[in-house]
Amino acid sequence: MSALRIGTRGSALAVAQSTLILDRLAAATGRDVELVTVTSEGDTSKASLATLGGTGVFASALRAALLADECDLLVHSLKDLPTAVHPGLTLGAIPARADARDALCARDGLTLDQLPEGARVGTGSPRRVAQLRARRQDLEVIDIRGNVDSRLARVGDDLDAVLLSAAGLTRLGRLDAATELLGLGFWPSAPGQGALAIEVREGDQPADLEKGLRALDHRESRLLVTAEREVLAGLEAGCAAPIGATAVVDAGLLLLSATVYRPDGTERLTASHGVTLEPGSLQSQLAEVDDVAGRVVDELLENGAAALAPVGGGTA
Ligand SMILES: NCc1[nH]cc(CCC(=O)O)c1CC(=O)O
Repeated sequence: MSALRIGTRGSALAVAQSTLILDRLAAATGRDVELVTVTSEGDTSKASLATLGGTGVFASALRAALLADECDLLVHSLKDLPTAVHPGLTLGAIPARADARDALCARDGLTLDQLPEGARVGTGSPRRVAQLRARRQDLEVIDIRGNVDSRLARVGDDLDAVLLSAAGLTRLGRLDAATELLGLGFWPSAPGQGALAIEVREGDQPADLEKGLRALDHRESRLLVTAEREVLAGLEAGCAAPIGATAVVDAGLLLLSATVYRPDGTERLTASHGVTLEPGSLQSQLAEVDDVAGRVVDELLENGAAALAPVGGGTA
């Protein structure tokens, strides 16, 4: 039988994430699984991501390959995936989420509070920029791009620190570079951060793939990341908006908290709501999640979120 084909970007992080799923899918199905590398303009162009139309540029090329039957599934970083569903495609599985926190990777083991005045901290994320400014107005925030290894290589060189996701560092075997894991209570991370999403064609799927997807899917993770991403969707904001969101489940209670930052960090708004998850079908629990996310979004908008940050259709 032919192999199941995973379409992936060629970056080290994408290959690490796809290989993780490859191993688990092979174990669950007994089938051969292979990687198919898909190159997009986002990988080859030196232009800023904003110029190319945001991180969605990566997803578009991968989705075209999936729809053209050049591969059978895609492994995305959920936080980079636009919230709009793509016609003909569906998220077939959301595996158990990894650490959702941001990690500070600083020279000499320094924490955020220990960085000297005026220290140079690199990040390309508007959320992280706003959070840094909110906490330490003295820092010099440097806009950087590029893969995780090239970012880490600049620490102790032209930068004092960079901010990266703990999950990404872990998957690349580089969590040792982290000098502080930033708690989600004071430093909420991006909606869906730390989670992978497996996208497949609707209907038309190779034998055994469905069984593999069922083995990989993790319902609690799906509920949490859906709650967080519904905040983005409800605010009509993209993955580059200065918004942090954190959902947790504890003893059957799902708590969703979201924070919208003014890009310069001088102001922020937070709203939190909870819902007791009733045992039942995924559909009924997703309806509960939808309801709690709606309450968070309504409160943020009532309190002026649209005036604070580029939400409501704008991109940052
Ligand atoms: N913004 C790029 C990106 N997209 C997904 C990850 C890592 C995986 C994840 O956080 O889920 C990263 C790197 C980072 O933010 O440090």
